[in-house]
Amino acid sequence: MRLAHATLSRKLSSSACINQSIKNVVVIGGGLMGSGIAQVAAQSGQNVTIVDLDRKVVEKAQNAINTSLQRVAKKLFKDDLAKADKFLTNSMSRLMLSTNPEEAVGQSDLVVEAIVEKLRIKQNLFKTLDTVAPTHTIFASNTSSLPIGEIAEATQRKDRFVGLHFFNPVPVMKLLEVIRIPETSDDTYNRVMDWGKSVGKQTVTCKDTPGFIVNRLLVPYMMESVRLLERGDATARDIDTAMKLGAGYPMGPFELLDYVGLDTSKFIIEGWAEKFPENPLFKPVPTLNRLVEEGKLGMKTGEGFYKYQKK
Ligand SMILES: C[C@H](O)CC(=O)SCCNC(=O)CCNC(=O)[C@H](O)C(C)(C)COP(=O)(O)OP(=O)(O)OC[C@H]1O[C@@H](n2cnc3c(N)ncnc32)[C@H](O)[C@@H]1OP(=O)(O)O
Ligand SMILES: NC(=O)c1ccc[n+]([C@@H]2O[C@H](COP(=O)([O-])OP(=O)(O)OC[C@H]3O[C@@H](n4cnc5c(N)ncnc54)[C@H](O)[C@@H]3O)[C@@H](O)[C@H]2O)c1
Repeated sequence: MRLAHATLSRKLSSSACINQSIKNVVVIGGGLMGSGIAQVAAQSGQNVTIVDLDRKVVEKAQNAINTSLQRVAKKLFKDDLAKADKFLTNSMSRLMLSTNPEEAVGQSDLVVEAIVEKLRIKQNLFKTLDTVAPTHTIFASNTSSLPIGEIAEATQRKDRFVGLHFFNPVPVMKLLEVIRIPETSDDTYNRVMDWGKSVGKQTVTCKDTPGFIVNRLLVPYMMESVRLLERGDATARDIDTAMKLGAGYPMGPFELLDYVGLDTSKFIIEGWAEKFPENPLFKPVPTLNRLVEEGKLGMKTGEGFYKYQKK
């Protein structure tokens, strides 16, 4: 029944929507990044479905989006409470929740994946979605570090595949890296560039190179900070203070690692260490591995390099 519906909508969509703008967005993964991406699309007037493995996670994402939208509304309409309320209600009304990715993508123009940073898991997801999503649907991964080309291998739509790399916190960070693989069509590229602007981001383009632009510079910097700590050269607190006051960064490297998530950071460096064992910048970092083993994943679990009050 579900597959029949998906096949019908695929046929209808492929004939009608080749050049239409992106109106229906599905975000897979309702964690830190997925909830932020869903939020900026919903507040920009698009219909958004947010998908995660269980109901509790998508409900948590919905609450996080509501809280964040209140901050945005307050800023946008500080002298007009009625307008702020309307912005919040309208944005939330465009947001749908799902635990069934195959069903959710049936009417999608764009699917943005923001699930765990593991190649096989991302490939399995896209392989399944490729068989049920409409032909015109563009697939995008928000991966921090994995090759977009290798994720796209799982599909028959490499011409409609891109990397869309957002930054945390998505509602605040203004950048969107758009990564095109050699097969990405001009039409797909132009549409996602327009879409990025429509959700309020400044876009930059990058080849499918490890870490794209920002993470190729930022991740080795964060890992080098942990190595500095491991050598006993300075405390985490002093390294953070030094980089904030001496280099003007809004957060120190340990605050940022906790903010990004130590699990995600570990997956990034582990993947690069395996792929590029000769590069000293990508060497595994024992302290990171130990904290992740202890379940200390940073702000999201209440402890990483620092302790946080649980929300
Ligand atoms: C690894 C990955 O692949 C790539 C990455 O994402 S790497 C990480 C990139 N991100 C960064 O480097 C973040 C660095 N940190 C920062 O820029 C800042 O510390 C921060 C924006 C997170 C918080 O800023 P800070 O001034 O300390 O806190 P705060 O006053 O609460 O927030 C600043 C503004 O952002 C808004 N804000 C913060 N978080 C928000 C959220 N989740 N939703 C909506 N608004 C938010 C606040 O309302 C506030 O707005 P105002 O200035 O108009 O009052
Ligand atoms: N944390 C960051 O600062 C940051 C920034 C940019 C990009 N990214 C990338 O975004 C992606 C997500 O990172 P995050 O920080 O939001 O992680 P997160 O752990 O906060 O959320 C990941 C979510 O994906 C869900 N999930 C896992 N497998 C799934 C599946 N098969 N189907 C549906 N949902 C599934 C999990 O339940 C979880 O809620 C990763 O690829 C990461 O590298 C992270």
